[in-house]
Amino acid sequence: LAAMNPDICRERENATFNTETLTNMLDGSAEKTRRRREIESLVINDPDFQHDDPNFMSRSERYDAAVKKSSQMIMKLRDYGISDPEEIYFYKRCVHRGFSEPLDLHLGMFLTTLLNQASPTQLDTFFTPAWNLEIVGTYAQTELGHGTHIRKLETTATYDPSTQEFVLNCPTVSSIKWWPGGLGKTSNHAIVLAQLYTLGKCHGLHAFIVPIRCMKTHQPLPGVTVGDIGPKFGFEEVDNGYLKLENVRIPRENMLMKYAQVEPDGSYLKPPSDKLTYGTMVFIRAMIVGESARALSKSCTIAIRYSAVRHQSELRPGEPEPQILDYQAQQYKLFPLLAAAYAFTFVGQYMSDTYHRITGHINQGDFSQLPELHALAAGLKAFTTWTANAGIEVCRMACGGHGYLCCSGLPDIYVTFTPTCTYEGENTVMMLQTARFLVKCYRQAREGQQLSGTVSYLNEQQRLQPQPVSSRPTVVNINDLASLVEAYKLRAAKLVEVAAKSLQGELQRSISQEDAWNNSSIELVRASDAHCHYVVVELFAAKLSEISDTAVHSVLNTLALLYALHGITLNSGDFLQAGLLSVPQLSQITQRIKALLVEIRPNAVALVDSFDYNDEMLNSVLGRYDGNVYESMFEWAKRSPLNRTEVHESYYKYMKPLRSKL
Ligand SMILES: CCCCCCCC/C=C\CCCCCCCCCCCCCCCC(=O)SCCNC(=O)CCNC(=O)[C@H](O)C(C)(C)COP(=O)(O)OP(=O)(O)OC[C@H]1O[C@@H](n2cnc3c(N)ncnc32)[C@H](O)[C@@H]1OP(=O)(O)O
Ligand SMILES: Cc1cc2nc3c(=O)[nH]c(=O)nc-3n(C[C@H](O)[C@H](O)[C@H](O)COP(=O)(O)OP(=O)(O)OC[C@H]3O[C@@H](n4cnc5c(N)ncnc54)[C@H](O)[C@@H]3O)c2cc1C
Repeated sequence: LAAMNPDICRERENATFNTETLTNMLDGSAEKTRRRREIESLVINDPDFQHDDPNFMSRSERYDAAVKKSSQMIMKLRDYGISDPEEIYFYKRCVHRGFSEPLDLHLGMFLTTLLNQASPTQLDTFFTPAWNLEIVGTYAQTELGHGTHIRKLETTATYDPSTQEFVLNCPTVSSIKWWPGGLGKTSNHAIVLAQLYTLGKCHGLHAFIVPIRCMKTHQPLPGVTVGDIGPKFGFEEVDNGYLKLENVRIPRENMLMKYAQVEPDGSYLKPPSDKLTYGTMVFIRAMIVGESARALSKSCTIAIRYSAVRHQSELRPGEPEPQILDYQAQQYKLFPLLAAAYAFTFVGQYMSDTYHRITGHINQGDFSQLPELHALAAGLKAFTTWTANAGIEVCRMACGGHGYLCCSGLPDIYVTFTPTCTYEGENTVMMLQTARFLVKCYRQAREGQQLSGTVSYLNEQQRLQPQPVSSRPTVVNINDLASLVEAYKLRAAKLVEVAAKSLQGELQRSISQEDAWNNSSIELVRASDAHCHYVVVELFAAKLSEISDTAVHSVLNTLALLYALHGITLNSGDFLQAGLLSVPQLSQITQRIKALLVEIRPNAVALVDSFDYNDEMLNSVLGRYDGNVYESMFEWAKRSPLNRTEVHESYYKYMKPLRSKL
């Protein structure tokens, strides 16, 4: 065993808090940490899950290996009796080392849609076979022509009362289903979102369970054209697919009928809310917030550990080259991202709790909080994925040239994560959904209605009107988190008002509601961004009040201050324009941020250690726990397929003959 790198040892010795205490807090409790580690070690010590390096495999080999692992995973989950969704998720993440995999859509969207939208009879019919993987399904909504504007999807499901069947068709090229994960080769069923026609009338989008491949031979069924859409930027393990349906008949019982129903005679019963069909998307958006935290915390772990062992350049003449983590500029790149990773971890937990709480109410027939849930999930999904996406790239570049190597782990994290900005609702579109809710709330508050939840600050519109700086004492105390939360709240209130007034101004020019909306999109997206930023800062601050360990409290308080102050510098125009800050305060903030970087520096490695990614999960030579970066990078390079022979065959085929001709 190689000795631990001395730099990284020293970092750990210098930490001011106990990493295990913080890990337990992040997991929820010591028992939860124990159980997560137990599940992870089941995978790590399982010879069936020892894998070849995917960087040295073709796409087909990667898909093959992923299907093999997924199949073994299902057997083993059964053997170990793991059925809690959160535990399945731990196990799955570990088996696939953070990569997306062919069964993601089955586990994440097919099963979830069944659970939330199937009637009790349909659950009896479909859930157990799906749970046992006889039915392998995907979620087929997006078409070549439309991903965002789903009301315009063109696939049709027309009810035929004479046979009590639906007839499914993709009537145009643009109506071909395109993108669903696991659709190309893996699935034998799809939940297809299609326009429902019955008795000559269209009732909009509904979900249908459509068998697409024979359960015995796995051949496509008659009327079904299905395949893989080809190589992508990442997602190599996933067979994102296309699907064209031509007069495919399914029984009436295959329309998901928990809410909307079609009677045998073709009469249609409306659902209590037509947005319930969109419920699975809300679930995944809520989950993605936690994924943002994971992708960013992994990237920070790699970049910060590497920065602790990497020495470069000269800080003071004649002295040894410093650890690159000692450069203020390096700290300024990485520590705000570390703070964001912590913030998003707490926001992810909140989003998951909120989703489960409100869906509990929905299941009891109370739909009143659905709009807020939708707005929160859409906005926070966009806000956190945008930050994490940009942050992963900052971490990669902070590792210099070695960050560009696949063995750094950072390219894989990036290509796997970046589509979260697009899928499950393109981010700008999601921000505009949140803005729609905010503007509505703003108007309600102005009409005197009392708002609750995350928008309750809009109740206080008069009090929240920011005053010119000269006419009142300074609003922000830059050393006080509560005061910073208040400033973010005021900024959000201001930007929601700016957006609402922009709309109002446009409407006064007698243009249509839709054009007014389009002409105000910039203000609307900024309002959502400010609202989400406020929610994140508020949740981070609220989390601190739950922490009893003083050492952990102190270090997280420093991170929360850094997160809030750094966000102000990035958006200083808003804070200045709203009269929430003075120009002299801006330079005080810069000084305060510098002091916070110094405070965080001795704890930086311990703070990433607390995320508790074991080396197998991190899969990064730069982020190794023992810091032995160069040795393992050299070993990895030697395994490159180009190095299998001392002289590559291309030399004999092209170079040598060329030489004799010249
Ligand atoms: C034994 C125990 C068993 C347990 C088993 C459990 C099963 C789980 C097991 C294990 C778990 C293991 C976990 C595995 C995890 C796997 C990982 C999963 C990875 C998933 C990877 C995902 C890949 C990506 C998939 C996709 O991308 S799917 C496609 C997504 N597509 C979109 O998101 C489309 C985006 N577009 C839209 O959402 C909408 O069209 C729009 C843009 C919102 C439309 O807006 P518009 O206003 O034009 O439309 P309208 O439809 O007219 O809306 C008007 C009003 O409705 C409101 N609205 C809109 N959307 C919603 C919504 N979703 N909810 C509520 N309300 C909504 C809107 O705000 C308007 O309101 P109004 O009041 O203002 O009128
Ligand atoms: C890796 C991956 C996996 C996927 N998996 C699935 C899956 O399993 N199942 C599935 O059904 N789909 C899946 N999708 C599809 C995905 O959900 C869509 O790509 C996504 O919803 C965005 O839609 P779009 O591609 O039509 O983008 P578009 O809507 O065409 O977006 C293009 C641009 O137009 C802008 N734009 C569009 N509408 C508006 C508007 N109203 N206002 C302002 N700007 C606008 C957007 O902001 C964006 O900049 C997947 C996609 C990817 C990349």
